[in-house]
Amino acid sequence: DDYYQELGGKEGVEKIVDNFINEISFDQNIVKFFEGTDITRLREKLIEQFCHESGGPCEYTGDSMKDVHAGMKITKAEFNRVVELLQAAMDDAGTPQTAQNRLIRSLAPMRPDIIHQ
Ligand code: HEM
Repeated sequence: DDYYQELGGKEGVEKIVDNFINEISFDQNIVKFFEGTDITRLREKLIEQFCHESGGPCEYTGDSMKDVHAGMKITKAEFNRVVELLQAAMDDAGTPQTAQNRLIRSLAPMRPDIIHQ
């Protein structure tokens, strides 16, 4: 079921992604992965992805999760930490708990394409 409006629509998703990037930037263990990253592109692709996953009017135009995270050797602990940072970002954005759970649940199937690659 669609929950884009529960995330706060376009403005809500933008706020979540901005908070998420901010959380990442303050985490010593996670930010190092993003040293060579074009943050403007990352922001745009995350907004598209969260919008699309929640049933909003967006297409995801980024690369596959497998291609993007290939060679990073992301551990389970690092993956779990990034999920925590996303939860903190949604708390800060005032996202209702039900919508938070739904976004996390829709990203969970991507885990095998992201860790140990
Ligand atoms: C639920 C988990 C995750 C999701 C949904 C996700 C999603 C994404 C998306 C949509 C992009 C942009 C793709 C593009 O530019 O085409 C991206 C890039 C990136 N992700 Fe993730 N990601 C996740 C977990 C992680 C974790 C755990 C790490 C590292 C600890 C990580 C590190 C990166 C890095 C470094 C980039 C930028 C790659 C580059 O510079 O080209 N991601 N991710």
